[in-house]
Amino acid sequence: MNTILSVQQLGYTFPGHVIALSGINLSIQQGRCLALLGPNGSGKSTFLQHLNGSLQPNQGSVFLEQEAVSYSRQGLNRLRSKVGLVLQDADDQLFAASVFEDISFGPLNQGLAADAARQRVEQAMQAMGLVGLENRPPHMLSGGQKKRVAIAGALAMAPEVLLLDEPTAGLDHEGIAQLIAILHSLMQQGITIVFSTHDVDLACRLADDIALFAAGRVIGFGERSQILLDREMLLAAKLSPSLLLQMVALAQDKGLLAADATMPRTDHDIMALFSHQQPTACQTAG
Ligand SMILES: Nc1ncnc2c1ncn2[C@@H]1O[C@H](COP(=O)(O)OP(=O)(O)OP(=O)(O)O)[C@@H](O)[C@H]1O
Repeated sequence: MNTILSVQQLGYTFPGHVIALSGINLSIQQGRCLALLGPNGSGKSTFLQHLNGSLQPNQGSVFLEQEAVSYSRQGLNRLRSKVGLVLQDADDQLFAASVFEDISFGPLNQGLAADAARQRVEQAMQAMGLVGLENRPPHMLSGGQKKRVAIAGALAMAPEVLLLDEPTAGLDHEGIAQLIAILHSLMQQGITIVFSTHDVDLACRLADDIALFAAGRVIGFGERSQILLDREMLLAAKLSPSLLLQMVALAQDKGLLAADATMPRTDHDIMALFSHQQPTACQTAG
């Protein structure tokens, strides 16, 4: 597997001596989905902003494909042509008079000809279920629609890595389900995804890998179930363990489920997991 982005000994202190990040080492693998999981104020947004050069580290370095990021205009253009960031609050990102213009801004700014830019915008609008809203002013959309326009704006730049800061913030149940489906489809197209969240269940549903953030540090990194089943580590990060994963692990311990059963990700996985369950000694004896 190839490392597309990495950081070494990354540290960042905001003016006023607020230490937001310290001593972070992390590699992001191409084509995988990484959750930055941690409580409020643990440094997730600050970290994401370093990955597309919106912030420059006070300490350590960020690498794109093994090469240290240059903070010159040219270096930042190279980074941002490959790494798109979707902010937590779509209102901080949308500014044009219409949805179409807003999504067009990135590709036109990249220097694409009008026809090529239009094609990218149409594809991004299609992928995000926005067809029909081209002429609407972004500030007249619902929160969920604004979020999808913001993601379409990043997608229209054809990024290799999509960074999403708290992507489900402010979305209702249906909005979250739609977003999860869209992100799964982007993952199937090979786009690397990094998202921040404090929602253990969302990390379980979306991520391949998890970096656990606490007080500006990464206190755990690994494959999804490895981190989500580590109760002590989650509590150290002030997060509640996932009840579902704990139940599956307990069922495995008690021999009610096969030891190699895959940790469920979707409702369908949960049904499949338990419908293949063999009757236990207890059930057959009854
Ligand atoms: N512009 C800023 N100026 C000063 N301190 C800041 C600024 N932005 C964030 N911080 C501080 O940096 C630390 C990390 O904040 P950050 O927003 O990265 O955390 P987070 O994990 O994304 O939190 P949340 O889940 O609440 O969005 C916090 O102590 C926060 O108060």
